[in-house]
Amino acid sequence: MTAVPAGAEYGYLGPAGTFTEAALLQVLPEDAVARPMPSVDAALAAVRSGDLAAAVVPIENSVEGGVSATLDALANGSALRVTREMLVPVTFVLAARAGTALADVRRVASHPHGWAQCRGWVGSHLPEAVYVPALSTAGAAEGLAVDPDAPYDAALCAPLAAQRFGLSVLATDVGDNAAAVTRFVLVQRPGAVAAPTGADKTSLVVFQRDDHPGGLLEMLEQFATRGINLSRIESRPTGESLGQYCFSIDCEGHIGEARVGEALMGLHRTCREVRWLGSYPRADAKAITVTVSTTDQAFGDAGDWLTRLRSGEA
Ligand SMILES: O=C(O)C(=O)C[C@]1(C(=O)O)C=C[C@@H](O)C=C1
Repeated sequence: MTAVPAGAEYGYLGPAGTFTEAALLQVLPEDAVARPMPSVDAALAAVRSGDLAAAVVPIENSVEGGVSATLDALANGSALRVTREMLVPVTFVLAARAGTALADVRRVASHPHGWAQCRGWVGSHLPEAVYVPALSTAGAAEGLAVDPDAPYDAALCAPLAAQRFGLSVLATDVGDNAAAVTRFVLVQRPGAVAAPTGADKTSLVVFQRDDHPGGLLEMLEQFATRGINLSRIESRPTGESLGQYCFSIDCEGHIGEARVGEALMGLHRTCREVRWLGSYPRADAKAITVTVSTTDQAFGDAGDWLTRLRSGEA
């Protein structure tokens, strides 16, 4: 594990028992301390201010898609860098205080992404139940344990959270998709850039100059002509006015590789703003296939050829 100053604090979307804590435990350096944070915004603000050395936040779920709070916090404010990604399979239980029966459950709390992944099960087993939003799945479980006036009777959370808060499990595997996975990122302040591993991902946010026909296609061409595969692209409102969007993108490759560097330069030339969020090893460590014409060697050779022509060589 990475060496960090003893006691360095790594924040995560808390409380203890969230899926985010499970993601953090995959990368927490030996000497570091985990600190639960009340929200994604609070965790990233504390990294920006220097109060935390790093934070782990959810970014994407295989069923519900992007986590808007994370995408927006990374796209705005002072620069942050994603330095790792982690995948966590998500399985949910319906947990309640001891003595509560399934038939007693009228209101169910969870994180919006948790609710979205269990909506089908709740619809068929508790058709009358009303959803109560919580800041995290474990936060919903904790509420039942510590607050006698919690405005709900049951929580959709990880089995570990139910155990940690002494709740009884009314039903297991209540997620609608048994293969659901959430992707998390480790976020730090900008610093030294780790070298490419051959199995990397790059994240960025692109703000286009203006709205015109083919604008999105022009942006995508910067990747396509350099043989770069995108693994996620979504538009997010910039908040400036209705219809103003930026694009949150993950692509294969590392900023230290020629084809990715060239694509970033192309975007920089043609777009209003390009925010590079980082290049980091893929969680699945799957090596990237690069076409012969877009290897570093191919870009290097082409550059040498141009230099020879410019120098007047025959
Ligand atoms: O509430 C949690 O336990 C979290 O870690 C957050 C979160 C998310 O934001 O997607 C993480 C994984 C699950 O998909 C549901 C909720």
